[in-house]
Amino acid sequence: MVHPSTLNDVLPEDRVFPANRPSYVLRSGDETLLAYGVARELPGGAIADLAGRVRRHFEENPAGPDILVGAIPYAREASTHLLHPEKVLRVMGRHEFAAPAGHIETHAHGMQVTADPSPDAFSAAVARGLARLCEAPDSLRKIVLSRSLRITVGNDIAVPALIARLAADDAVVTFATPLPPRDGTPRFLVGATPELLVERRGSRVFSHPLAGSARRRPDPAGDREAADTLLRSEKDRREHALVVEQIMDVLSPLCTELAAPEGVTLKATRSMWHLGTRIKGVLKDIGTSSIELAALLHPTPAVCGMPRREADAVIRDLEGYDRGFYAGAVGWCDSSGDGRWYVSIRCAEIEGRHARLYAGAGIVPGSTPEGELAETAHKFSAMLEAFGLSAAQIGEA
Ligand SMILES: C=C(O[C@H]1C=CC=C(C(=O)O)[C@@H]1O)C(=O)O
Repeated sequence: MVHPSTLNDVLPEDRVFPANRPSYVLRSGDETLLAYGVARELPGGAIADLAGRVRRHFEENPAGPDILVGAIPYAREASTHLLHPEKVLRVMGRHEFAAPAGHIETHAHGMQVTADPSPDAFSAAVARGLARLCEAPDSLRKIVLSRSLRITVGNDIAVPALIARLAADDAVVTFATPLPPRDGTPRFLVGATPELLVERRGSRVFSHPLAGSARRRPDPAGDREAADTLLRSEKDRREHALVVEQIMDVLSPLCTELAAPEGVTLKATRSMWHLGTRIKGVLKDIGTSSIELAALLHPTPAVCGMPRREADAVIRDLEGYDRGFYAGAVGWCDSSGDGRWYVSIRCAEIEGRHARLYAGAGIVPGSTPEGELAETAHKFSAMLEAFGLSAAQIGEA
């Protein structure tokens, strides 16, 4: 039997991870992308003109790696954060990360956890959201509401340790990307997302939207039953169908072929089951870049709702905080227009000793405040485990 080598075994010595911390990591099933240093920051601005800024950047800066990496925030008007790295390594295939460097001090006296909003306030927001959905079912079909956990630990959080732990789940895409520093303190968005927003490879385009969730069970029979129940759930299928509808509507005028041949299937992470649909298409115009596609699709009803404008207004009213880079996108693009963008969920903003974790849930008629509260608690579990915490330990089970 061939054991998978660790990433450090296949990297040149001066590029070893995590001792020599890369600025950016994106590890998916088929490759790991590591970016080091910052040659240039792409000028900030809203997602609507990101494609133009990217095109100009590549025209004006032909030297260096042919790639920009970074993050797109949830709010379409907020500034994107993309970087042109000094060096890039693309390691093909599936590799483990070596044992995590650094530890995270989560022993009782060094640690604080605060739910923001509180579980009760989140449940009340879901109840208000449901009332809005029922008042105007024709003009509002779905909203996605989120909540956050603020965690402070005893020492500066070691991003490589988090990444190595998150990467233990092969079903997700592990990422760490720098965010604009706050008061001189570096910030990162770190997470393990199961959801592909859009990928462009030449003329081919792919998306794998997820919506509709159930938590995994420890016993195989119970786990299978949870999956089967999710697959049969009319409420979850409706919640899911709206995401697929929006993505197909956006992509179809741009494609000569567009299909979801497998229909709705199950996607499993270590902690969650999801309903997912793989969408594949062929672009009419090879000039349509991955950024243009992301800018048209974002935010999908997997993180916002339907219709987008109305759902977004309700989210801003009921959530009461700025989502920042949560529920945005993280990925890369190159000068040919190729790129891959994942939905930035199951993630945390990391700043020194502080982390802010986010989890959201889609709400449609038939959802319940208790159900959505429990679902968001389960969605926190992968990130919490990366911190060495269990949901039960912090009252989230
Ligand atoms: C918005 C999140 O998840 C989305 C992706 C998959 C399933 C979802 C759901 O069932 O609600 C959400 O739409 C999140 O994890 O914060």
